[in-house]
Amino acid sequence: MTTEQLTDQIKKKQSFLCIGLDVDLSKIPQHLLTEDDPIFEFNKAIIDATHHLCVSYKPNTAFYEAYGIKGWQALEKTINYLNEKHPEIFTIADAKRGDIGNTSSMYAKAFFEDLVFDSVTVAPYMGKDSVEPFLAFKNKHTILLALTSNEGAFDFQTKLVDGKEMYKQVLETSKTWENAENLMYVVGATKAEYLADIRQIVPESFLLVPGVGAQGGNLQDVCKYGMSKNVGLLINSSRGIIYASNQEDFAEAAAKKAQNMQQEMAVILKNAN
Ligand SMILES: O=c1ccn([C@@H]2O[C@H](COP(=O)(O)O)[C@@H](O)[C@H]2O)c(=O)[nH]1
Repeated sequence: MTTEQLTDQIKKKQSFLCIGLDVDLSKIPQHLLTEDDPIFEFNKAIIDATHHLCVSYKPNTAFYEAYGIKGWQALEKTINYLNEKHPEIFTIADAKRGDIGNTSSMYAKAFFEDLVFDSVTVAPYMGKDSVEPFLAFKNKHTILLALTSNEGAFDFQTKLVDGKEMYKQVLETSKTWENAENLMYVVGATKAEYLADIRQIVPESFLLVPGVGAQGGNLQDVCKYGMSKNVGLLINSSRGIIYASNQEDFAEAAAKKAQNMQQEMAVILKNAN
């Protein structure tokens, strides 16, 4: 999917919501555990109930890898379901990969060719040759960790390197890499006060913003400082939506939460015009 197509979807749905599919078997409704593939059945019900309210889904691969081969199969079924039923949805494999070049090429094939995601999250720590193999894929997007939502972000990302914070070095340097137009960046909602500075460096890039809800980030603050001319934001919420209820009504409860966020986003978009 191109960024233009993603922007069109945002305008059409009046939503820049990304729902995180972080499935934890201890948190899903117990009646699903009797199904052959409870993870997929949970995701399918959530997708069926919420797809009209969001523009993106983000399974974090940790929640699938933790269940071994069955977890990986559930991830494959989920991405296939999304691509077949909702090709207009932007899909994100939150895998935080990145390694020496030939290994990164294999990660890129795994997430762009085998599983057919639109994008994958990548850690920038190993530098240009670890990221460029992902960027080489046309109409696929590499979402580079810039300033993450957790407290540990202050351990390295805000430290000065050659007189400049490391996250700024990541933004500035990555812009010079081959196929940099395929880059997006992760910025935590808990770091909203940094967004104005970030927009100076990457005025138009899409930012994936996790950390609203459960982690304490605020949608209004993120939009105030982080919205670009073309919106340029994907706001992620995982637990706050998918675990709204652990009873039979879980999908409707998730839809209600997603609808509340979509309605807030529609007002923000209206006021921005
Ligand atoms: O900086 C980051 C990068 C990734 N994440 C991931 O996003 C979701 C957030 O889940 P919530 O339940 O809405 O808190 C999860 O998959 C994280 O691993 C992040 O939170 N911060």
